[in-house]
Amino acid sequence: MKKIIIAIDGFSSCGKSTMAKDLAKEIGYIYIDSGAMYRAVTLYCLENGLFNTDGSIQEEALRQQMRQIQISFQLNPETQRPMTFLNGKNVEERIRTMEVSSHVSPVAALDFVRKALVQQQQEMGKEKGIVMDGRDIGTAVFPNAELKIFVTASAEIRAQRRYEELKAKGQDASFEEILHNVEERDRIDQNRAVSPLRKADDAILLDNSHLTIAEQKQWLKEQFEKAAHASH
Ligand SMILES: Nc1ncnc2c1ncn2[C@@H]1O[C@H](COP(=O)(O)OP(=O)(O)O)[C@@H](O)[C@H]1O
Ligand SMILES: Nc1ccn([C@@H]2O[C@H](COP(=O)(O)OP(=O)(O)O)[C@@H](O)[C@H]2O)c(=O)n1
Repeated sequence: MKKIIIAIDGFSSCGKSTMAKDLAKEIGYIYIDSGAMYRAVTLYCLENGLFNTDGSIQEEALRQQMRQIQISFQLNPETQRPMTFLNGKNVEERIRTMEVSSHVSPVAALDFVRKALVQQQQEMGKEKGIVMDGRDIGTAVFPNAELKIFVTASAEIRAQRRYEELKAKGQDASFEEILHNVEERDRIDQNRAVSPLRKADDAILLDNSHLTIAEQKQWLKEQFEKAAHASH
């Protein structure tokens, strides 16, 4: 069957990557977590002193250094889950910390950062057969994607999911801190000038507040089958 592009966008921590990863594995497509790329650039800024003490970004320095930032993905041979590499180093764990979460949205609002990453994302999707999740995949990266999904859930439910995830990894963050971060990122992501987070007109809306992981996986598989059939 002809391969298609699947774009999954939505609010933070609602389960986009969980469903995108599962579907890609099942149908033999490439999975790309575009958020990991913005997180990797943010980690680079943190490690290279590109944040001022007031939290603002040294934009000119970052602009100069963008070409030095190489991001790639490799499958973990044990878990078959993708791991993110920044300039050859595995940063998968470090990019998921609260420190990165609380700095990423202002970095992702910079036009030159988006331009560089969107170009790489489009290159990755040239052959189709890709599932990509993020904020602007259906609106800016792949506006012609054959299947677009926009996921949402209540902020409290999303924060609770992220809280449990971090707790299981042994990371110390309070529910209130996570809820604040989730709401703050949604606010910045929706209000930025370049490619703000919004549902594409032709995206299918999924509120998964009360769906289990297994139920949403099944729902997505059905959407894929319909879209793949329609594009045949
Ligand atoms: N339907 C669901 N019900 C409960 N927990 C979920 C559901 N979908 C995902 N999760 C969990 O919520 C957390 C956030 O999911 P993730 O896929 O990382 O979200 P996103 O990619 O949207 O930020 C993960 O720990 C994941 O296991
Ligand atoms: N396509 C994308 C993906 C992420 N992002 C930014 O990167 C941040 C982290 O994305 P993510 O998908 O890892 O976030 P979580 O929802 O997984 O916490 C988001 O809050 C956005 O600011 C973006 O601007 N565009």
